[in-house]
Amino acid sequence: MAEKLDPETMRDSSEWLFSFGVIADIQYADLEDGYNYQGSRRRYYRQSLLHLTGAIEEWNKESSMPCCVLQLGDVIDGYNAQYKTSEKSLERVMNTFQMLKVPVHHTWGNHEFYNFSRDYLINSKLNTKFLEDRIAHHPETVPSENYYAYHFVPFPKFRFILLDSYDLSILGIDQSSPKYQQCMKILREHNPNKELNSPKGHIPIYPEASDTVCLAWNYRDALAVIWSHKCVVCFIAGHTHDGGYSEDPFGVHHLDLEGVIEAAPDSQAFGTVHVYSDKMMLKGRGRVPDRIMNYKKELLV
Ligand SMILES: Nc1ccn([C@@H]2O[C@H](COP(=O)(O)O)[C@@H](O)[C@H]2O)c(=O)n1
Ligand SMILES: O=P(O)(O)OC[C@H](O)CO
Repeated sequence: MAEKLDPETMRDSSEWLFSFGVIADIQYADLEDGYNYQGSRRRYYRQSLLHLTGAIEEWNKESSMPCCVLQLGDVIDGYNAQYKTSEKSLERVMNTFQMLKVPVHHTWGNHEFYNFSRDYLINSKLNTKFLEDRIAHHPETVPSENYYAYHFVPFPKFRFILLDSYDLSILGIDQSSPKYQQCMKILREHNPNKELNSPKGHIPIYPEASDTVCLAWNYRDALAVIWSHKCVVCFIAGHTHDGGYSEDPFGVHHLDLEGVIEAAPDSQAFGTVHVYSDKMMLKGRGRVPDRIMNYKKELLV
């Protein structure tokens, strides 16, 4: 969106309710800058922690403090596993998040699984399930033991659902399990490469908003569930680094946030989503553009 949006003026025309922060693909490592596999995109491994610090400082001083921040996955880079610095790097990032004055909800991306086992993650500070709603659960909606997901209500009538993008994947799954075999079968059937060493595709689920290589394997199932519930207004993801956006035919907004790891030192990559009675407005910083995401008509009362 070319025009810069001002949350203060937006408040005059519709009722402002609350806001929340979003940030994706920090991919911190104590390393010199590098590139993606194609050599086409620069990655700022050390700078990413400074970008996170900058984002936190801005959220902390916003006139209306965000109710929480959503960290959309890939908090440290896979290179840490190679250099045996996974725990140290995670600690640095978590110490930085300590400066944030509001709760942060962590999702898990592919780089979490390059660095840690699922068991490790469950027992780490990246497990923020303790922030879930303390409401009585319907037995049929309680996730299975190995599924990291929960939901919470930061403001009346707005429920956020944090999903486990690696439910269907060979990442983070015990190689002796039937599920691993099932996922290997899917890979063999759909991946033309002989070597199955670079599994891709996690959080985004809508093809128009993302490079197809970045989509969750079960994106069709996810869309079917979302489309069968009229109340879903927005699906927020990371992973693509380049960002993406599309409104699907059911009026659901698919927002893939630009990654911190590819934000140059003189830029930034985070945002604050201002939630109104009739829309959500993303106020982006640096690489993240502003966006207005209107609710579908049937949700307006
Ligand atoms: N030029 C590169 C880029 C990455 N790697 C390693 O692969 C991991 C995953 O790469 P993504 O592009 O999917 O982020 C990355 O963390 C590095 O370990 C590499 O060797 N050379
Ligand atoms: O999350 P990464 O670093 O594995 O990369 C995802 C996409 O390939 C970036 O374009």
